[in-house]
Amino acid sequence: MAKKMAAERAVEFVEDGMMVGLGTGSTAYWAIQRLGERVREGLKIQAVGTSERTEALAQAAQIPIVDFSRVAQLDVAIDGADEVSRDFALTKGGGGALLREKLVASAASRFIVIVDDTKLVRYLGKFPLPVEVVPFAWQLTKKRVEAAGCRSTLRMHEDQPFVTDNHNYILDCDFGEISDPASVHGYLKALPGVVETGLFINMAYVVVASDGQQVALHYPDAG
Ligand SMILES: O=C[C@H](O)[C@H](O)[C@H](O)COP(=O)(O)O
Repeated sequence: MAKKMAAERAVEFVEDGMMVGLGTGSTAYWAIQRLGERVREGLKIQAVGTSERTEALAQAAQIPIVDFSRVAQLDVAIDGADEVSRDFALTKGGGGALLREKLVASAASRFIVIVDDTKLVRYLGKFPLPVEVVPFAWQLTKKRVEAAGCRSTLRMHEDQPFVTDNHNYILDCDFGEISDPASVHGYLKALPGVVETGLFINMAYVVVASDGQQVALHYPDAG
């Protein structure tokens, strides 16, 4: 219920004529459902998805999907997160969609993050940080990632490595408390073989959080 409430509040930011980025996961699911209702009631929008799953859900909800390569700018993107720190850094990628999610969020004028309020934390790090890596020599990349100060696990799916929509692997990295997300991201991103990290820093326009009873809007700019 908390995820649904946050998602439905976020959909209120969407207006006629907008180009919308659609996130991935169990919270974004509710945003897609609500947006689909509004489209069926007459709202005119176009959307890009952050995963094949999301594109299929959007199409089922009758939301017009366009190819992201044909879109220069999005008005809003709405997506979940695995953790949100007090300084509005996010961990994302629990569902493996972090790369497309970051591309879509980075193209949006307003990136709206939707969470149940158990995901609001002081520091990131309880949730292992997903890092997308190319399959080639992933074992070497894993060693180099661990030199950043974490223990990492190759994400699996039914006895096989989990493969992202971009045909890459995911290392789930336990750093403990991440007090300086920017330097962790910078270090990892500079490694050959690392495609993207699940750290989203200075990207959120607003975090819409719910405890299942009420919805609160947290704006980074509010200080
Ligand atoms: O890759 C998945 C995404 O980053 C999700 O937005 C994130 O894992 C949150 O998912 P959920 O809303 O299912 O908790």
